[in-house]
Amino acid sequence: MCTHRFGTVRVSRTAWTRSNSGGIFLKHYAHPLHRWIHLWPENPPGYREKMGKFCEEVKELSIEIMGAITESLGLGRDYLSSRMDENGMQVMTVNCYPPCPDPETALGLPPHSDYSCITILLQNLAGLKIFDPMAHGGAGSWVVVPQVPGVLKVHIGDHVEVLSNGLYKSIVHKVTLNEENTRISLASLHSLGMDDKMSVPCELVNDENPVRYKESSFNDFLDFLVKNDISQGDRFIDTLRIKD
Ligand SMILES: O=C(O)CCC(=O)C(=O)O
Ligand SMILES: [Fe+2]
Repeated sequence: MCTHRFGTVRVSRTAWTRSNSGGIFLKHYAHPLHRWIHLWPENPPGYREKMGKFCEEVKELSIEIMGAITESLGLGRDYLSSRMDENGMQVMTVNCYPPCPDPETALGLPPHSDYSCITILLQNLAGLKIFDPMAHGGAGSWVVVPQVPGVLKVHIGDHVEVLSNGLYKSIVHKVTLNEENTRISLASLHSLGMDDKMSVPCELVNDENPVRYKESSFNDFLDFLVKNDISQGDRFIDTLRIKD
């Protein structure tokens, strides 16, 4: 399912696509806006203007959040700013999950983590669940992300796990379906440019902390998608870990 989802990204096409679970999604590049906006849907009227404004504001927020993350790692606020701001990628996904009469039997999206540095998400209904690996004495459990109107959620993606040499962990999440109502979410994925490699900064490496991840780019992730099935639990980050 998800290979198909990202297939639309690879060919830079903008189209509604149906996933195996019956959900539909629209995925389009969003940064720099002037380069992509003419490829977005013309309908409903106002989509380009409203979504364009949302994308630009969310992009600015992503730069702030990434600055705070790199600062927390002792790398300074501007460590990635030019690579994220001017040359970074933003992929906007509009997910639409119609009601499901028997929500226990299907998922809107299977468990996965995002390849991005961070993903900023807006949802109209609860349905997102994140996996807490520390719960139940390390056995882990799924936690519902509550719906709070107007609140944006931020996911740590695989490339911040790499950037932090494992100090931050990318979050595994999935989407459940609602019995009565259509759920809509906007997921804005922020990463380095298509061929720009994320690697562990030398500042975070010493005798006790060797490099724990191989470098990779968004393009490497797309190649991974062609060869793997993320709906079956294959994770990009697992291919990047350097074994002890
Ligand atoms: O619909 C959601 O809440 C999550 C969407 C998501 O995980 C994704 O698009 O990668
Ligand atoms: Fe996701």
